[in-house]
Amino acid sequence: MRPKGASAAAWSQLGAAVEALGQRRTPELFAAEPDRVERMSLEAAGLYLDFSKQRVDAAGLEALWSLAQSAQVTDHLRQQFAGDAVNFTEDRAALHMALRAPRNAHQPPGGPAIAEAVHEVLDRMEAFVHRVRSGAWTGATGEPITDVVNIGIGGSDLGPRMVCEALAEQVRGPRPHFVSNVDATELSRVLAGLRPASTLFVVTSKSFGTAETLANARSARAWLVDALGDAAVAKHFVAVSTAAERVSDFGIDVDNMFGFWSWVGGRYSLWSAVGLSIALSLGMDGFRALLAGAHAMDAHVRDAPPEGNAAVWMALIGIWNTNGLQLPSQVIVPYAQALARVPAYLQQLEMESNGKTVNSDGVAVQQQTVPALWGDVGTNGQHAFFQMLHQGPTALPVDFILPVSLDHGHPDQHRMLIANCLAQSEALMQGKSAGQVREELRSQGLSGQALEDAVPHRVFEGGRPSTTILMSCIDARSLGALLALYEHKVFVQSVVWGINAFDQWGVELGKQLASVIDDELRLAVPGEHDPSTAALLHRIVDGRTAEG
Ligand SMILES: O=P(O)(O)OC[C@H]1O[C@](O)(CO)[C@@H](O)[C@@H]1O
Repeated sequence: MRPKGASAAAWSQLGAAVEALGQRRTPELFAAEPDRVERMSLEAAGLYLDFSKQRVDAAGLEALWSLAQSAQVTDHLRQQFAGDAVNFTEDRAALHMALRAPRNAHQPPGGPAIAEAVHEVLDRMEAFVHRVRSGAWTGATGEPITDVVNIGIGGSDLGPRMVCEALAEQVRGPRPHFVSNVDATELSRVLAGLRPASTLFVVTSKSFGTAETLANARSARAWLVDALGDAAVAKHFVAVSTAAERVSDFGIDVDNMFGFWSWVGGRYSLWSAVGLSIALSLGMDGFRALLAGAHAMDAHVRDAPPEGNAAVWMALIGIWNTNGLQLPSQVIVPYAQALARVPAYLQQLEMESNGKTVNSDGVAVQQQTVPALWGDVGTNGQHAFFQMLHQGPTALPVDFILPVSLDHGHPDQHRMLIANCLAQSEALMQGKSAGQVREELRSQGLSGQALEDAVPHRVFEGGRPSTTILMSCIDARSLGALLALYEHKVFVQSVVWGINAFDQWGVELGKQLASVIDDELRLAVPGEHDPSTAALLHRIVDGRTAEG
């Protein structure tokens, strides 16, 4: 069953609810609804989610539940867990949940054969991880491996990179490094700190055909071969891929390849062998804890009714903001330095998944789909873009992600971090009226025209929406639950919009054109292009960046 999206009637109900809400701000909603926090917050897989600061009232929530019901969200979730081809343009299942289901799961997503294949690879990973971490696997000269370099891009990079950074304090094994950009500056910087004899490269690519990854892998191999000779490749290169033949063509023995499957989307793949660099650095127990956290969220999303389902809430609140209030972007602010890469990770997850305008019938969707998603850590963001969040022309919804305890030995600083996070969401919601500003200025001794001139600049409109997600701490389990929550949110939204969250045709055209231009640059012969591109190309080929 392809998602048909929510019905026209349900969208109209949403529109009517927005109209009825009018200019009412969230503080007024709190005043009218004494049980708002209880009704608009929930716990799931060790996380606490508070949606009560969103600018939506009871009628709005009713409209959202109708939207979910008319889009048959529950049925689509069931189908996804069953392994139906929810990726309908590529006729594939999207079964990342199978990657984190325990060995003897009662209802393994996609069925028992998939569960068996998944655990076979996990067992192979475990054996390899143990050999590397124990020193039984050595480099070509007999040295143990001290550094692991994951070479991959997009989903073959962002997830493992983000998790390794988030859990850096727990790394007890080889140090993890990541190279993704075709700009070789990144590779050069990483290699500058490493010794070939103790470095293991993990070339991670679902297709093993991604130009950037192959270019970096070739350069890394040249660096290694230069120091240790051709024969060393076998001990210093392993692959993670679904494309055994290409791996072998590259010169990596398929015995040193860890496989996964077409039903694992790139941006949903960190739970597969794509997480090998995580497992090597944290140990297999750490990796399995990540899987367990994600599985706990899967179980919640699978079993909870829509009104108590964290992913359905996240998805519908996002739809309220995007389609109801028509807010153009979604801001992600983790109050945790360790989670600095979460916004970038979610950019791929949300925007590559739902950045679509064509529905399952191949017809343009009537609604806006995914909003632009961006963000940075608190408190840094407060000194950069929060001015706009508080007083800019458009309210932008924020997801605040806050670990309640952090183990860095500076409790006072962590208390300040928490205080800032709560203060920001409170300030965005409450705002500050002209009357309050006047009173404040008067108490500071200002009066007359000077006071009146100052007032408008200091007013905060308020009513600006946010969700707060509390994690008890940053450990593998909580992180797994958090990431799985966003994955399910994305799927539920795609069902309501009636689009496919699991293909990414939009990345292809640029890849094709880059390959043509790359050939022209190599031959220094610009071809036919639009006037702008042609002029740029000629300047570059002629070495004329700017004259004078
Ligand atoms: O793992 P691969 O096949 O190298 O692909 C890397 C990335 O490229 C994309 O196909 C497009 O950006 C992503 O979906 C994917 O995560």
